[in-house]
Amino acid sequence: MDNTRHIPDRDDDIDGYEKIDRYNPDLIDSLKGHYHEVLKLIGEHPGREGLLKTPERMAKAMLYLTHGYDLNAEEILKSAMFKEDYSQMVVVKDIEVYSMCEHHMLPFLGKAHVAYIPNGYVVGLSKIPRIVDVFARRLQVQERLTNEIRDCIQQTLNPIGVGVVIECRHMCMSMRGVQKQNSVTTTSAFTGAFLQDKTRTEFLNLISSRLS
Ligand SMILES: Nc1nc2c(ncn2[C@@H]2O[C@H](COP(=O)(O)OP(=O)(O)OP(=O)(O)O)[C@@H](O)[C@H]2O)c(=O)[nH]1
Ligand SMILES: [Zn+2]
Repeated sequence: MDNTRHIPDRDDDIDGYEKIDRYNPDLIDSLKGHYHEVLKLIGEHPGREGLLKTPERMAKAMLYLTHGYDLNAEEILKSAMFKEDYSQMVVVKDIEVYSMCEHHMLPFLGKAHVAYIPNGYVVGLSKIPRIVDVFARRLQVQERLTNEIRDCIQQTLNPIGVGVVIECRHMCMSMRGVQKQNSVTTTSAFTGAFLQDKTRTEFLNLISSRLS
């Protein structure tokens, strides 16, 4: 079976990704074979007891960690859009992010804060963290992750504006490489009303405040 996955240019939408059957046993077997070789190549003994199931575990873990390729964020948002006469900012903050950098395939993790101002429709609140996961559970860079969340909400919900702030620690900067343990990367992306200082400041104040 052909397990190659076409990764499209960054501005292609999800339909540009070649669909794979993530739960196909042949795919897991094929990945298992590759991870078995990887274990040998890094100087391990894949035959020792503790590693016997490791190639299979790695295969399943990697397929899970990239399952965002299977999901369509637009469909998720559209499945729970409700007509509502509410025109103030809606903020969902402190959404856990678990992603993997596309350069080293090491995790980056932290929090996303997402806001929008409705324009006749609100979206089911749980759908916001769900679309964060759709884009995070792929190979990413933090900047693109931020923009993809913003663009999806803007294009699907057509709100007055969208704001996205993401704060993450990158394991490729702490476990290896430059080895800085405490650096946090912040990215942001805005549309519409959030391009104005007043709205953006309100959003930034709301995400920095804590519930007592
Ligand atoms: N802009 C951006 N860079 C990232 C992200 N995740 C990892 N990187 C960076 O990608 C870069 C890849 O740089 P290279 O010089 O090709 O790779 P490298 O030799 O492994 O670099 P070092 O990490 O500096 O050792 C590094 O600077 C990483 O810190 C991300 O989400 N956004
Ligand atoms: Zn990296």
